[in-house]
Amino acid sequence: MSLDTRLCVERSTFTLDTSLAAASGEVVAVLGPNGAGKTTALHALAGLAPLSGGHVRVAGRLWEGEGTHLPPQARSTGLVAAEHLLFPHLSARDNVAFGPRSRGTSRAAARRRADDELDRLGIGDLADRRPSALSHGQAQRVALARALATDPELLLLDEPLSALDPVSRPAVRATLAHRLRAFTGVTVLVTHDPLDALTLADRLVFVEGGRVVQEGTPQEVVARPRDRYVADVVGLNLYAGEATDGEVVQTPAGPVVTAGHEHRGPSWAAFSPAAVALYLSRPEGSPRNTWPVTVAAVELAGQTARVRCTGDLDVTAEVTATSVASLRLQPGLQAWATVKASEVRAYPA
Ligand SMILES: Nc1ncnc2c1ncn2[C@@H]1O[C@H](COP(=O)(O)OP(=O)(O)OP(=O)(O)O)[C@@H](O)[C@H]1O
Repeated sequence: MSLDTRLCVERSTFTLDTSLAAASGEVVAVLGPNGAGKTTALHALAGLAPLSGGHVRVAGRLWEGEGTHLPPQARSTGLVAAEHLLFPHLSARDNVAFGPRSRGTSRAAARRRADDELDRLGIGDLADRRPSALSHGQAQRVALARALATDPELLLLDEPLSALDPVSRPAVRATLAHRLRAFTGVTVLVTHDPLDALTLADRLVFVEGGRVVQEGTPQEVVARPRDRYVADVVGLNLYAGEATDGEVVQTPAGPVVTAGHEHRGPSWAAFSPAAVALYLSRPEGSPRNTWPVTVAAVELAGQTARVRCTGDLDVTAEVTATSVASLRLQPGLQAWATVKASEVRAYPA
């Protein structure tokens, strides 16, 4: 049930050219900024956006390319969008049974399958309810059950959790993770949420301007981001530069970033916001990575705060709420950011 595809789609002002591949049972998360082409890629897989080039091959069968174009209804896909789009006049059970029914399954068998799928998603007791009597999280589980009830070869999830409130979102995410582990088809998940991607996906594919800018396992991407957007998603400071003098990465803007190990040539240098310390005056016996910055924004989340600083080198720091109070961190404040060289990872670009 593998996926092998190159998706070329021409829009008036936008071109998508993205390859995606996955083995049976794998979940591929597609991430990228607004307008990157994520939904276009999903629509191309579903047959809703015709390809101008490339191909879609699923389980060894050509769905599109080389003169073939299977229409959406001839493709074995299940699609779940942010809004559930359930039939309002049907019960949860009949919504889910609709798929198998429309593929010729008998009414009784389709209903049994629906009950089974609703059970697996933890809402078997809600089978008789109509969508208007379901919470958003429950309705989204029904939408997932409906997509899965036809045993699709390709499950397409377009921001499936984005419309959920912060309380139901983790619960539905956990149910989805559990259900996907038993799903033998390929899942393509479009999401903006790094937590969705890191907890649900086997592979991450980052798209920008219609092209893949980085892909790999979550572990690979988190360890070595190679793009500013990717670094933002995984919460790291990232700089491109040239490692000229062993440990030193020279950035185009001027400042150097010193890493704890030797490396030469075009490089990335990355460090965690938690490794950054902020001071109001230049610290004594400064670490080699010490840069003057101006605080641009402070976002408090519980006991910690992310402090975005600008300067010749833009730096994001993660400090305790106590530090925010004691340093009186606020936009416009001049400060010094320091990072130990041993906290910086440098790797070839
Ligand atoms: N039917 C269309 N006709 C012309 N241009 C389109 C069409 N659909 C999308 N686009 C353009 O293609 C580009 C990619 O859009 P797409 O919806 O795939 O991005 P996305 O990555 O899903 O973005 P978002 O995260 O905002 O949903 C955008 O510039 C968009 O304006």
